[in-house]
Amino acid sequence: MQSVKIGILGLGTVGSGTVSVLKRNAREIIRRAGRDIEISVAADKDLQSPKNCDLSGIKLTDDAFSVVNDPDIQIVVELIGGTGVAKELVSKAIENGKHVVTANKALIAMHGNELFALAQEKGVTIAFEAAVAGGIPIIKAMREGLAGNRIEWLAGIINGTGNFILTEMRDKGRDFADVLAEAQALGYAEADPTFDVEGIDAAHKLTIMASIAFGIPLQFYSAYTEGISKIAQEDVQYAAELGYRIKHLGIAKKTDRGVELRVHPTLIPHRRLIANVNGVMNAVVVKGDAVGPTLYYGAGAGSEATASAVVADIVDVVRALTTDPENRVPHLAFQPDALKDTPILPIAEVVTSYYLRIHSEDKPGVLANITRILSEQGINIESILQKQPEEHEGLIPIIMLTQPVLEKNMDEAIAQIEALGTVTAPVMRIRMETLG
Ligand SMILES: NC(=O)c1ccc[n+]([C@@H]2O[C@H](COP(=O)([O-])OP(=O)(O)OC[C@H]3O[C@@H](n4cnc5c(N)ncnc54)[C@H](O)[C@@H]3O)[C@@H](O)[C@H]2O)c1
Ligand SMILES: N[C@@H](CCO)C(=O)O
Ligand code: NA
Repeated sequence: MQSVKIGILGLGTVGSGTVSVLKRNAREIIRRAGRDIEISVAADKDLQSPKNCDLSGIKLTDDAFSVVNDPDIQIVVELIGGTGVAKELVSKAIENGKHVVTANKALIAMHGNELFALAQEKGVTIAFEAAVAGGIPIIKAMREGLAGNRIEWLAGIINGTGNFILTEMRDKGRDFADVLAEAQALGYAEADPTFDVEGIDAAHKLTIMASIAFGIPLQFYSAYTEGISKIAQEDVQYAAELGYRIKHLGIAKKTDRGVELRVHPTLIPHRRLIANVNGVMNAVVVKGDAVGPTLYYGAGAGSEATASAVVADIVDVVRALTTDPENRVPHLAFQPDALKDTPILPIAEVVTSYYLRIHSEDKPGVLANITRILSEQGINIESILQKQPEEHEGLIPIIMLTQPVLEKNMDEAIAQIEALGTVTAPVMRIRMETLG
């Protein structure tokens, strides 16, 4: 039995986990793949610092281009990250007729359309299960397991770092910066952690899932992206009093007017399973017309959890080595010539319910003014929570939940509320979803 030779680029958190899993589970993996998988070479630009895996028997180099140009290598595993050198390496590997496995969501979300076209032209595969929700096999589940459905919407907690921070803040009252530092030490965070806390990483993953769900090209720049950095401890508490949890969600929904593609903090009823997904765990709900709602749960980041998805992709590609390119599962689930360029709805055109927190001076008529403005914009109030003035230095926090409304009407209402002389701080708004 001839072995398949692979080259790994990047021996950081995911790269070292991949080496460890491939070595430890080699016997099981051969039984599944039908071929021995040999890590022939691994590249890292920093070979001086210690690596978290056993590298015996693997040729090492600091020149990743030597790997993508090596005629013996059949599969290149890109675990460097980013859209600079990683893009050059992946493009070169494809041009050289090599299959690629990557965990790089930024690369796929931003350059996937051109990379998949190039891969199709060269008859090779790009596998990217680890790019979305870490170890959860969500790409495979949607692309293959749900192929009989019209997918209506999906919503997910798809950034482990962000969910870890929100959970620690809520459960232990810990400080944002302190928890972020721990997530970095645990290897969960991106090289630039603002990608995690400002929702960019989640938007990369959502972009990829939306394409696979709806058969549309990757449109990262049309996604609405909002992070978790503005969520205050008091919002977490008020949400809980009203029976909700605040989670950072990526939401993609097909509507008659276009596709919604949005990442933002979201109030969800506390009884929903996804409201109870904590720490670094991720979860994605996918609603298909035939199957109904389905839920996928597991570790969204971390060394071996992510390696689990990388290794599964390697096994898939090894099996695909002997199939004709046209018989392989398409990169984005739909045949490339069947992708539809459905428009992404601007966030102003999205309809959702809202949580509003308004800090106001305690004067007569305040509530009447606020409700008048809301009603003029056609916004119905579902419930109101009014706290005692002494809790907030004479200011009353007014908490409201609204019925569904067009975002641009809410923008107008908030602008008018903030212009009231009695309202002393920007209005906090958090969108709500029932996910039912
Ligand atoms: N950490 C996670 O939990 C996780 C989960 C899913 C996906 N990812 C993705 O996996 C990829 C890798 O993430 P990571 O957390 O392992 O990062 P990391 O920073 O731990 O590892 C990256 C490695 O690449 C090496 N490197 C950088 N530039 C190089 C170059 N030009 N040539 C060779 N080596 C180079 C670095 O020295 C480092 O060892 C990223 O795309 C990331 O988004 C990470
Ligand atoms: N930084 C990412 C890694 C997994 O994609 C996260 O925290 O979810
Ligand atoms: Na995955």
